Amino acid sequence: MLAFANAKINIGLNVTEKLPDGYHNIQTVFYPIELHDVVELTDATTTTCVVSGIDNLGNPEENICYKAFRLLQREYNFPEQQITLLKQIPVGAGLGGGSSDAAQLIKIINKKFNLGLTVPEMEQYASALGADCAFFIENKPVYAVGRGDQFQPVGLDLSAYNIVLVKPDIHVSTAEAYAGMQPLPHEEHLPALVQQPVETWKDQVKNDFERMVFEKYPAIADVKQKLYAAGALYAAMSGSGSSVYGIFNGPVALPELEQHNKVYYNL
Ligand SMILES: C[C@@](CO)(OP(=O)(O)O)[C@H](O)COP(=O)(O)OP(=O)(O)OC[C@H]1O[C@@H](n2ccc(N)nc2=O)[C@H](O)[C@@H]1O
Ligand SMILES: Nc1ncnc2c1ncn2[C@@H]1O[C@H](COP(=O)(O)OP(=O)(O)O)[C@@H](O)[C@H]1O
Repeated sequence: MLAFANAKINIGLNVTEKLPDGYHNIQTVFYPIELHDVVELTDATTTTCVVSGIDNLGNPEENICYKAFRLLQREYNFPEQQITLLKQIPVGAGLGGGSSDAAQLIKIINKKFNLGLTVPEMEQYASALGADCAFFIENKPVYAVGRGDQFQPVGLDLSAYNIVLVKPDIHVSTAEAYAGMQPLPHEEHLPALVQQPVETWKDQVKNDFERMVFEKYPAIADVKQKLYAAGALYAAMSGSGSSVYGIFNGPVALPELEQHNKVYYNL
């Protein structure tokens, strides 16, 4: 059984509070984009996680898919399987690729072994694996609060636009990014702001990680500035970085950015 696991971008991201366990409350809009990994589950005598594509993911048993498999197997006792993962979503990029893989795997396991899990039940298992993993179970644009695992639907459709994603050759660790943040309370403005036309977002819809990450990696700030120079209606870093997206009204070519970064068009 096989599934496509898509990436997400964050539209606005406020880090509002540090919690006693070290996690943070946030406010963000998660928006799915058309950049995919492929996750497959096949019958096997021992459970392994075979990764191709981006192949420096380290120990297969540390893969979030392997962890998702064991988490559910402990509860539902289904047979061993091979997990095959074609990795195309950049890692350490703020695109939630690992979380998306794990969410798809939970959904495949639910189907293949007829576990009858409901969406909230699958979201609960997903949350145990990663804060933004639960979003990928339903995978619809949402306003997320709490640790990024409590959702309200948000009517946002960017399909008429050209979303361009730029991934610099820089890996930003999510844990390190949060560790360097100074949380600040914010009003709950984001759901209303994203209902306004995209061209009004520029000075309103902000990612709190940008200041710190841009200071450490000026090359990432430079990508954002170049996206605006190329005519983006809105540009921002996704999550804790390092990728930056631009929302354009029509076709665009970015040969200069392609020299030092991976650039994905029409997502
Ligand atoms: C920043 C965001 C924004 O969408 O995305 P990415 O940039 O990773 O894609 C998310 O909050 C990332 O969520 P996720 O990547 O699932 O985080 P986890 O694996 O659960 O946690 C990694 C580490 O980040 C920190 N963390 C994560 C989420 C959160 N709300 N508060 C935190 O402080 C914790 O230190 C944790 O040890
Ligand atoms: N299936 C997977 N896909 C991507 N990364 C994974 C996966 N499983 C485990 N990881 C680990 O998760 C880390 C990426 O997490 P993170 O920095 O949160 O990424 P992102 O910011 O892109 O969401 C990497 O260090 C990687 O080794």
